[in-house]
Parts: sequence; C-alpha cells; structure tokens
Amino acid sequence: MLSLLSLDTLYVNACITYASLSAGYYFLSRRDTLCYRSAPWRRVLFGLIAGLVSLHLTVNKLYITQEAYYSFEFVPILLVTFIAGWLPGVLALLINVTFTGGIVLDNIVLSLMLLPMLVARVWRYNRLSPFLIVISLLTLFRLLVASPALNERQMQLEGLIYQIISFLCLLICYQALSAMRRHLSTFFSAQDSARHDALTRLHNRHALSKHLSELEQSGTPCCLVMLDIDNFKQLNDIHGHLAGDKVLREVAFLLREANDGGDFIARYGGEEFTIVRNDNRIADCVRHCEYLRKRIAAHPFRLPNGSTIVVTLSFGIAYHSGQAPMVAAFRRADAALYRAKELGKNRVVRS
Ligand SMILES: Nc1nc2c(ncn2[C@@H]2O[C@H](COP(=O)(O)OP(=O)(O)OP(=O)(O)O)[C@@H](O)[C@H]2O)c(=O)[nH]1
Repeated sequence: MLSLLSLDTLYVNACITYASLSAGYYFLSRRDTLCYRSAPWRRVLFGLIAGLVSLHLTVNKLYITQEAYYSFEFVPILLVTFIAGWLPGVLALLINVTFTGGIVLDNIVLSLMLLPMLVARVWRYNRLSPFLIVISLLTLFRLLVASPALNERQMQLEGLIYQIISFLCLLICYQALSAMRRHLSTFFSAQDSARHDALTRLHNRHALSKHLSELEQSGTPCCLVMLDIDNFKQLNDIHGHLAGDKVLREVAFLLREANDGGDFIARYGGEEFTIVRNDNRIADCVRHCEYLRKRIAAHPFRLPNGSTIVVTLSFGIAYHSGQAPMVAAFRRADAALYRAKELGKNRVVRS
C-alpha cells in the first residue's frame, strides 16, 4: 500500500503546517514576539490554530496497510509546544483528542509523545538540540511501531524514506519558525532601543520629537514640562557617576510611578526630563508638578555606598494651544525652568 508517490501527501501536510503556524505566529507577534511568557490569550489563539491544523491533518493520512498509517497530526502540536510553551501545546492536543474519538489508541500515543516534552519544559531552552533529540526519538519510535507492518524489503525502504523526509520537514518547519522568531525579536529590540533611553527606560529624545511633531500636526493642545535635577554635577562629583546613574534611574521610576493619565515622559538628555501632559489644564499640571516635586524631595535616595541623600528637582511649565508651533511652547517651558533655577531651585514655575 505504501508508495513513494504518496510522499506528496507529506509535502502538502508540511506546507499546510508551516503556512498556518507561520501566519498565526506573525499575526500574534505584531507588538512583541510570541513566546511562552506572552499573554495567555495569545498562546491560546496559537494553540487553537495548531489544534485546527492538527485536525485537518488527521484526514490526510498515509496508509501503510489497511490498519496502519503514518499521520502528520502531532507535528503542529509539537511545534507550538516548542515555540510557545505548554498552553498552546496542551490546547492543540485537547482539540485533537476531542474531535478524533476521545481516548483511543492514537490519542493515547499522541499524549504520551507530548508528556516528556511537558515534563522537560522544552520551550524554555529555545535551542535546536532538544528539538533534534525529540524528533529523532519520534522518528525511531514511528519506525519501530510500523516495522511489523512493513514486511517487504521495498516497503521497509519506503517507510524509512518517508520517516527521513518527515524528519526533514519537521526540522525545516522548526528552523523557519525559529528564524522568524529571531528576526522579529531583533526587530522589536532594535525598535525599543531606538525609542527608549538605555539608562532610565523612559522615552528618549528621538521619541519625544516624534511625539511632539505628531501633537503639532494634529493641533492637539497639551502642557509641556521641563524638569531638571538640582546640583547634579555636585552629586556626581561627591558620590561618583554610578551614584548619579542610580539617582537618574530612581527619579525616572518615581516619575513613571506618579504618571496618572498616560502622560508622555522622556529623558531629554543628561539630568533633564520632559513630560507632555495629555491633560491640557495648566492649573492641574502645576498641581501635578508640585506633587512630583514634593514626592521626590521626600524620597530617600539610597546610594551604592549605603548612604542616603535628598534630591530636588526644578520644573518649568508651558501651555501649548495646538495653534502656535510646538517649538515656541518648548522655549517657554525651558525659560520657565531657567527661572526656577534662578529663583533658588526646587520649585515649579509656569510661563
Ligand atoms: N551620572 C551621570 N551623570 C550625567 C549623565 N548625563 C549627564 N550627567 C552629568 O550631569 C551633570 C549636569 O551638570 P550641570 O548641567 O552643571 O547641572 P547641575 O549641576 O544639576 O546644575 P543645576 O542644573 O544648575 O542645578 C554633569 O556633571 C554631567 O556630567 C548620566 O547619564 N549619568
């Protein structure tokens, strides 16, 4: 019954598996790469795709004899387990089991194949070698299981060729999905570095310029705040640059923590920060800056040498009506900050 001509079934199955999983993976990795730590709904969706593909593959079996056959249904289950963890793997298995007769021999074998992978948590390693071990064992297992049915020499040879090609298809699918994962995660991390400051993880100056020009183009009013740590040079000189870096990180944390309405917070450069407030009521902005000033001045900054210091900030605020150029508001905020420094620092000044 087995014939090399039937290899086209294998080719079609491999193409269906790869096309469906890669399209699903790409769709679910639009903001960040899908992995075993991603949100449950994304992993569930991936498992659903794999389950449906697996169901489809149960139809396309390659019969060796009337009773014995090779099928490709375990491949999507195995691939999603390696790529995105136990949740999509188990879900795909459950879908397959539910719609293919429940607890029957096929499904028991399928579950037994998945079990060691779940125990070994193969998705954590993200390396080719565990995958190679798993598919080599599977190939051996499938050859051994089918060997009683492959009684002629010609059939044994064809069974072996089928399994080798099946092994290669699996390997290619895995490698292609892994390459996509690598490229996507490189892209997302490059995008993240282009938009964020490495030290504080706040938006960087480039992201700030982009945000401001978008607001300018849409004519959206906003409040612009320039903040500067007081006497930061002295802090660096006395306690060292590592202590300075720690203070910068902690100030960024406090600014982020106090963010009440999705404000855009950026490190403008050095010890200067910018906040673009969505709420365009200037009185509210002054209140918020006063809160930040007091909160930071009251915060004990613990330095790497164990000592604790007080850090203060000066604030300059300007209102952008949405009509005038953004650069004008920016200059006014900067001038207000300059005045805050002149007036003795640790204060909020509005233009
Ligand atoms: N540790 C550390 N220091 C930085 C970083 N970027 C800039 N600085 C330092 O920040 C200091 C800024 O000094 P100044 O511009 O004189 O400001 P200041 O001492 O805060 O003075 P006022 O603004 O008038 O209160 C300089 O000593 C810079 O070397 C950084 O990423 N890490």
